[in-house]
Amino acid sequence: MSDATRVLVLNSGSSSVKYQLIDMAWGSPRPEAGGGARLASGIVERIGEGQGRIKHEPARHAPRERYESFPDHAGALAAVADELAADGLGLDSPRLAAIGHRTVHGGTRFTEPTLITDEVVEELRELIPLAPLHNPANITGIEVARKLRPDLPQVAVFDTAFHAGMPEYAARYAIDRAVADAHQVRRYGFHGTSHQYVSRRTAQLLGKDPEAVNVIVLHLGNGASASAVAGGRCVDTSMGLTPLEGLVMGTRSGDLDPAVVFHLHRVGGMSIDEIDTLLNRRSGLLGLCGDNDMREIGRRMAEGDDAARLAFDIYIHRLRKYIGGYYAVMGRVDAIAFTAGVGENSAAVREAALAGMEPLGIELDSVRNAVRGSSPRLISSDASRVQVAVVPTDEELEIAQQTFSVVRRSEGVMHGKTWNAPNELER
Ligand SMILES: Nc1ncnc2c1ncn2[C@@H]1O[C@H](COP(=O)(O)OP(=O)(O)O)[C@@H](O)[C@H]1O
Ligand SMILES: CC(=O)OP(=O)(O)O
Ligand SMILES: [Mg+2]
Repeated sequence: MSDATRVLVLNSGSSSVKYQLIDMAWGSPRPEAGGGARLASGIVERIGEGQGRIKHEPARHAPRERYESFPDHAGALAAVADELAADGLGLDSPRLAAIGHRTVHGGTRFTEPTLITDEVVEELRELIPLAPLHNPANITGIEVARKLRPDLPQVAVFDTAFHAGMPEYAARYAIDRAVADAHQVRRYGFHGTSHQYVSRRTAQLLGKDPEAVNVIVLHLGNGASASAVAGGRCVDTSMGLTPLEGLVMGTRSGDLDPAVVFHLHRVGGMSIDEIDTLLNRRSGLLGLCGDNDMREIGRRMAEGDDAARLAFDIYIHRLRKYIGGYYAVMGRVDAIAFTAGVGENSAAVREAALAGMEPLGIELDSVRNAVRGSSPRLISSDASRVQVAVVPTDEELEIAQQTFSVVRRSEGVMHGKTWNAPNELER
C-alpha cells in the first residue's frame, strides 16, 4: 500500500474553483470529524471573465492574493498548482494520493463516490441536462485535473448521493409514472455531502450515535436546502430534480406553482430559456429586493427598508414551513442544525426561523445564539427538548475522506487486502 495520504479536493463552478489540500494521515486538529488536516485551501474566481483573482491560504504561511486573468479552468488549475508548489505542496508530490471532485448531479446512476474513468466522464456528460448550471463546470474540472495528473486516481463525490436512499414516496413526484420514468424525473436532492457531514457532526455534538438521532439540517448558503435525516438516513430533502426547488435562495425562487412557468410563457411571452434564467439567477432574495447577500439585507432592514424586510420575511416563512414539515415527517426531532454561510453566521435568521416554536419543544437561548464562533455549538436553552445547533459544514473534508476511502479500497482490492480509512473506523 502506498504511503501517499494527501487528497486535493476541487469544487469547480462555472466561473470559480474552490480547492483544499488535505492530509488524511493527520487527524489531530479535527479528530472528532474523522481525520484529515487542511494543508492549504483557496479559491480562483472570475475564470474567463477578464480580471480574475486567486486567494491561496496555506496552513503554515500567510495567505496570498493575486489578481490576473484566468482564461479557462486549465489556466485556473495551473495557478492552483503553482501556489501549492510554492509552499512545497506541488501536485507532482508522491504524497498526493488522489484528487476528489465535488460533482453535483449523479442521477440514478451514481449513488456512491466513484473512481473516475473515461466511461464515467461520458456518463456525467449525459447527465448535463439535469444540472445545466453545475455539471458542465464539474466535468471541466475533472478533465483538466486528469490531464494534469493522468496517473493519479480521481474520484467523483456526488451532491445527490446522500439523498439516493430516500423513500420512494418522498423521491417521486405525483405525475404520470411512465412519463417521469422515461425522463428520469424525480427528486434527487443536493448538498448531500454537507447534509451527511452536518447530520453526523450534530450527532457527535449531542454525544450520540448518528443511528440514534433525528436531525433537521438547514444548509443556508447561496444555494439553500433542508433535509430530514432520521437515524443517519436522509428521508426527505427540499431540492428536487434540480437545485431550484425548495427554500428561497440567493438568486433562486425555490418552490412555486409550476403553472407560473406556463403563464410566463403563454401570457408573458417569455421563452423557456428566459424563464429558466429568471427563476435560477434573477429570483430569490435578489429578485425580491435587489440583493442576494443576507448581510446586505440585514443592513438595509436596520435602515427600515421595506423591500429588504419583505424579502427576509418570505425567506423565513418558507424555512419555517420546511422545519414544520420535516418535524411532522419524522415525528420526533432531536436536533435542528444550521449550516453554510447564512446558517452559520446569521443569528437573526436563526432566531426568526424558530421564533414561537416553544410548543414544539424548540427554544433558542438568545445569548448563545448571538455568540459568534467557528466550531459546532448548541444555541438552544437548557429547557429546549429539541437541541438547536450551529454546525459549520466542511464539504471538502467529507469529500477528501470519501475520496481517500475509495482509493484505499481499490488499492486493497489490487493487493488482495482490505483497509479501512480513518473515517470509516470513526463512523
Ligand atoms: N456574517 C454573515 N451574516 C449573514 N449572512 C452571511 C454572513 N456571511 C455570509 N453570509 C451569507 O452566506 C452566503 C454565502 O454562503 P456560502 O455557504 O458560502 O455559499 P456558497 O457555498 O453557496 O457559495 C452569502 O451570500 C451571504 O448571504
Ligand atoms: C447544488 C447547489 O445548489 O450548489 P451551490 O449551493 O453550490 O450552488
Ligand atoms: Mg456551498
